[in-house]
Amino acid sequence: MDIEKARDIIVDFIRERTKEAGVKGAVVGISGGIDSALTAYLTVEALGKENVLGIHLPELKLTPAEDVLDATEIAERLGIEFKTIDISGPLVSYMEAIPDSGQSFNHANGNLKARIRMSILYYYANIMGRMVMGTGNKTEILLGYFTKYGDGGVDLEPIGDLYKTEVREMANMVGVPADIIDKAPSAGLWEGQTDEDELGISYELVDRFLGLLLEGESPQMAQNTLGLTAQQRDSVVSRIHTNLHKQKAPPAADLDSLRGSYITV
Ligand SMILES: Nc1ncnc2c1ncn2[C@@H]1O[C@H](COP(=O)(O)OP(=O)(O)OC[C@H]2O[C@@H]([n+]3cccc(C(=O)O)c3)[C@H](O)[C@@H]2O)[C@@H](O)[C@H]1O
Ligand SMILES: Nc1ncnc2c1ncn2[C@@H]1O[C@H](COP(=O)(O)OP(=O)(O)OP(=O)(O)O)[C@@H](O)[C@H]1O
Ligand SMILES: [Mg+2]
Repeated sequence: MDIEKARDIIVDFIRERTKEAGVKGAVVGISGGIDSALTAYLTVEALGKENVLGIHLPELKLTPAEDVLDATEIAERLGIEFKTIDISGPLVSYMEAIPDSGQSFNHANGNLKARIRMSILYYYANIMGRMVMGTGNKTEILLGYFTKYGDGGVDLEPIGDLYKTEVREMANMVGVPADIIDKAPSAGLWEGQTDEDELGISYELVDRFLGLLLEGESPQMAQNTLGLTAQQRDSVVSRIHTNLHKQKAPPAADLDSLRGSYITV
C-alpha cells in the first residue's frame, strides 16, 4: 500500500466527516499505545492542535507507568490539550453497585473498563461539541477484537481500514516515537494481557491470513500458505464469525407484515 496516500485519505476523511457533522473538534482516548498515538497524530493534522483534546484514562493499580509517560509525551509533542482521569473510582463504584461482580471476572471487568472510558470520552464530546475518534484498526475490526460499546463505541474509525502491520508503518512515517511503535500491543484490561497472547497468533501472521481470506482463499489454503496451526486457523475464523454482530446496528424485529399499505406512501 502507498502509505503516504493512505495518510492523505485518512486526514481528508477526518476533516470531511467532522465538517459534515458540523463539529470542529475531536476527543481522543490516548492510552500510550500505537493505535491511539497514530489516531491523535492524524486528527491533529486534519483539524489542528487547538481542536483536539487527548484524554488518558489510567486505572492506577494496573496501568503501567510507562503508558502514562508515553501518553503524556504524545500530547506534548502534538501540543494538544490533555487531561488524565483515573478510572479507578468509577470502576470501584460499579463493582460495589453490581451485586454479582467479582474480581475473578477478568473478561466482564475488562469490558466494563473500556465502557467507562467510552462514557468519559463522550462526556467531553457532549460538553465541547466534538466527535469521539475511534482508534480501531482493520485487524481488530475484522476479528471483533474490541469491546462492543466500549472502545468500539465511537463516531469515526479513521484508521479502521489499516491492518495493524500498516498502522506500524504509518506511525513510523508520521513520527510516533519508536518505543511506542515497538511496545507489545495490549488492551490493558487485566494484568499481563497482550493482544498476541490472547489472540494466539502474531499480528504479522493474522494480517496475512485475513488478507488471503479477503482475496477469496479458503481458511485451509491460507493456513497451508502461512504454516499456521489448525488451532490458529479455527480460532481466527471463529472470532470473525462470532463477532460479526459488532459490525452492525442492533437489529429490530421486522413488523412490516403487520402494517397496511399506507406505510409505503
Ligand atoms: N450474535 C450476537 N448478536 C448480538 N449480540 C451479541 C451476539 N453475540 C454476543 N453478543 C453480545 O456481545 C457481547 C460480547 O461482546 P463484548 O462485550 O464486546 O465482549 P467480548 O467480545 O467477549 O470481549 C471483548 C474482547 O475484545 C478484547 N478487547 C477489548 C477492548 C480493547 C481491546 C484492545 O485491543 O485494545 C481488546 C478483549 O480483550 C476481549 O477479548 C455479549 O455479551 C452479548 O451481549
Ligand atoms: N489508559 C487508557 N487511556 C485512554 N484511552 C485508553 C486507555 N486504554 C485504552 N484506551 C482507548 O482504547 C483504545 C483501544 O485500545 P488498544 O489497546 O486497541 O489501542 P492502543 O493502546 O492505542 O494500541 P495497542 O493496540 O498497540 O495497545 C485505545 O486506542 C484508546 O483510545
Ligand atoms: Mg493498548
